[in-house]
Amino acid sequence: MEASISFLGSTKPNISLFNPSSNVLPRRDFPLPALKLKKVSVLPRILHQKRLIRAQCSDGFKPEEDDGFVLEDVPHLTKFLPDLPSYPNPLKESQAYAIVKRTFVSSEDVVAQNIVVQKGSKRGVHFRRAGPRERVYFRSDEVKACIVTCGGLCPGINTVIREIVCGLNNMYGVNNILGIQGGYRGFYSKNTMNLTPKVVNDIHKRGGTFLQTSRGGHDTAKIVDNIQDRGINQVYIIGGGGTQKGAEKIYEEVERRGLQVAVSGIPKTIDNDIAVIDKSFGFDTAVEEAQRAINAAHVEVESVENGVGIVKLMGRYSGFIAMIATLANRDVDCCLIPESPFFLEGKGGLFEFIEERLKENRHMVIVIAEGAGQDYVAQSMRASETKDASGNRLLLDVGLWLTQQIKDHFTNVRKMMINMKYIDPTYMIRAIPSNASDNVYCTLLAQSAVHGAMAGYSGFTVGPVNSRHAYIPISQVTEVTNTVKLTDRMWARLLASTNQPSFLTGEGALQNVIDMETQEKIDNMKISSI
Ligand SMILES: Nc1ncnc2c1ncn2[C@@H]1O[C@H](COP(=O)(O)OP(=O)(O)OP(=O)(O)O)[C@@H](O)[C@H]1O
Ligand SMILES: O=P(O)(O)OC[C@H]1O[C@](O)(CO)[C@@H](O)[C@@H]1O
Ligand SMILES: [Mg+2]
Repeated sequence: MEASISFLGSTKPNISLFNPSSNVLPRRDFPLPALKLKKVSVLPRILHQKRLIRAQCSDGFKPEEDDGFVLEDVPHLTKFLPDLPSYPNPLKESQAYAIVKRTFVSSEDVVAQNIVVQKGSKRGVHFRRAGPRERVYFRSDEVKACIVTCGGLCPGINTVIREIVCGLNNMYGVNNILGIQGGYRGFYSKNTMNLTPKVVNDIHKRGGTFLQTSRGGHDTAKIVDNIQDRGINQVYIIGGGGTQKGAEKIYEEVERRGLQVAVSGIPKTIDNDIAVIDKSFGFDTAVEEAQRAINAAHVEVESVENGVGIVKLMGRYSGFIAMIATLANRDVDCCLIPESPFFLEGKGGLFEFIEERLKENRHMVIVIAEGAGQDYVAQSMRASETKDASGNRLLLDVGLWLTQQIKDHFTNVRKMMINMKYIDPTYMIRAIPSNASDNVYCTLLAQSAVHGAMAGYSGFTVGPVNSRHAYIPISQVTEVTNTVKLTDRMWARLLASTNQPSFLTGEGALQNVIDMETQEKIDNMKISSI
């Protein structure tokens, strides 16, 4: 008997009927039942934006109680190529996997998005667990894979490239792997290179990307033409939020053309701004490297009278690096991030806090994420907004701006002598090779992506959800950006650790943040909202 599942969420849901009592999880299209929206009076916007689709088995079976289980499924090539042949997974013969008790991941293994639950709560959203499947949908000698890297740098990209190549070759005997050079535009305007385990053997010891990268230049039709012309049937796309949006479009076009091409996204971003996954690779390395800059700032300001150190770290819209680097360090007096607006003058402002700390300790360190205070900087510089080739807003240097503001205030207004030290290690932090734990993480991501593509999944992003690697529909990670939530405990931990002002003193400021984040949470939440 097939259980019913509720499906609430992404713009393009992939529905699977989940049969808990059989070994097979049928992948088949079925007519979608009329959209049924539950009335939730307190959440009118959800009703507007989200769709609840209830799939029920044809034999009329109704579970006694709807336990609210939702599978956010990823597409499978058989969705539009129903006659695609499958083969036994070559890992069956692999020496490496010979002693693994359960070599293959069952189609019933899923990973829960929410692991903190209350008694009686709905089971909520789940994703397919990543890993090798019993049957594959490509013969090893038929595979022609390609790898592309897009967007900004991040520690660990080379490790992911290396492990995709080695994973395909060592585990599945694939020999035909192309490196697309220079990001998306490389599909149609650059040369490719053949990637073998020998070619990529040492690249993980270097920062950057062996394949080079770029922003802009995503032309879906040209890219898919090129994929088709070259006979590529597995595409591994390493990149951030923008790149994943591009990957989603490539998958849609591949599906439209009915091509047997598995499209796999591997999330990469130094900003940790990709939704759903626990953390992006290279983030730990970046936080570790940031310590060197913060420590240097601390040494400098400790050694002079009234020293004020400013360290600028990356983080366009999400202040994770600044927040976690601050929490890790203890010498930081104040952390400023894009999510938490701050102000300089008056009661509860930054100038007042700096003066207090200087009286107390004779020095202080401020960590600022590059995306913080952008509106102030733009106002004072009368700068107009400019964008990069991908359409991302180009940031103004908030570190320089803040240094000048503090200097002016204390010298001219407070008539105090102060020693400003500004350190901008932004590119140094993301250009280094990944550390040991990120290398392991990159290896897992690469191997999971390879297993998923070989198993015939497509249009998926791979990543850890509550520490278990999962296949996530790309739309799930592109719909929202992961940002620091001021109403979550981590930000409170930071405030408790630095004792800095929260800058939420204005009338209704706290309530505004709570309202904004609650609404965002409501907009983003899936099954838990019904
Ligand atoms: N909405 C979109 N649709 C299709 N392609 C996109 C979209 N947004 C961005 N891209 C493409 O994805 C690539 C990378 O995008 P972007 O420069 O925004 O970096 P990113 O992937 O977000 O990485 P990072 O986090 O390092 O900035 C570019 O080639 C860009 O053209
Ligand atoms: O690599 P570019 O184009 O200088 O862009 C820098 C941006 O890229 C990121 O590293 C990732 O988006 C941001 O933190 C930063 O603002
Ligand atoms: Mg981005």
